[in-house]
Amino acid sequence: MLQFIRKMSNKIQQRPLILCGPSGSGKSTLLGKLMKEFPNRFGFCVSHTTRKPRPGESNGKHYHFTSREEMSNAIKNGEFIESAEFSGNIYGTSKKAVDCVLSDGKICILDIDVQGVKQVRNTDLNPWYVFLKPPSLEELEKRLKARKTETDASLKLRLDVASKEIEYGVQPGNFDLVVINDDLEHAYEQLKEFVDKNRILETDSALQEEKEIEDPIIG
Ligand SMILES: Nc1ncnc2c1ncn2[C@@H]1O[C@H](COP(=O)(O)OP(=O)(O)OP(=O)(O)O)[C@@H](O)[C@H]1O
Repeated sequence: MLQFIRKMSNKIQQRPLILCGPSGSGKSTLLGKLMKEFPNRFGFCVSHTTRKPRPGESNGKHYHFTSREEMSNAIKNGEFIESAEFSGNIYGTSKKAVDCVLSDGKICILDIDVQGVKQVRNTDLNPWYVFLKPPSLEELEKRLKARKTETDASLKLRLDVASKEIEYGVQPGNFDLVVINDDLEHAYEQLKEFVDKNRILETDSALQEEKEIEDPIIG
């Protein structure tokens, strides 16, 4: 009976987690750490984009890389919960990508920008909203330059947009949590504490116990 209850409670869909923040604020870095530590609990919702892959990015893992025509048609068909144009490219989260994580029984993690957050608010996704704030615009610029992914023009655009996004991000009521990504480990601890406090990880230990019951260690 206990096992049955545990199984049922694990099937209850938990609220997705949105990590929002300016480009370069460290979203991918923090989500990567969370997914690495809890690979069975969280599933990354893979967005679509019309931008070209950066070195090291693979299709279906970091993004679904697609064409402008294909993506525009899919958006028109209502296949996306949010989409936005940034720096000449379209980015968006498809309903299918969210369902893919949910059907796996995992907590869906979304990495989206402020425009996307505003659109998600009009859906029934009901996620937790976390905003990641860089310690300063100067530090953000340094990190983006060090990442070596931007041209002068795309760097400038990212920094221009960042100040507006931060203004929205820190406004009371817009996010459930604001994390300042100064020291990476400290920022990660704050994110984990939030996730824990809201019991997003509640079933993690139950899952582990269940696994032990189902797969008894025979000594
Ligand atoms: N606390 C930190 N201290 C120093 N460097 C950091 C910190 N957090 C992230 N970085 C570095 O800053 C750069 C930007 O981080 P990351 O790529 O995770 O940002 P992002 O928000 O996912 O950006 P984008 O939206 O453009 O994909 C990376 O090179 C990362 O290694």
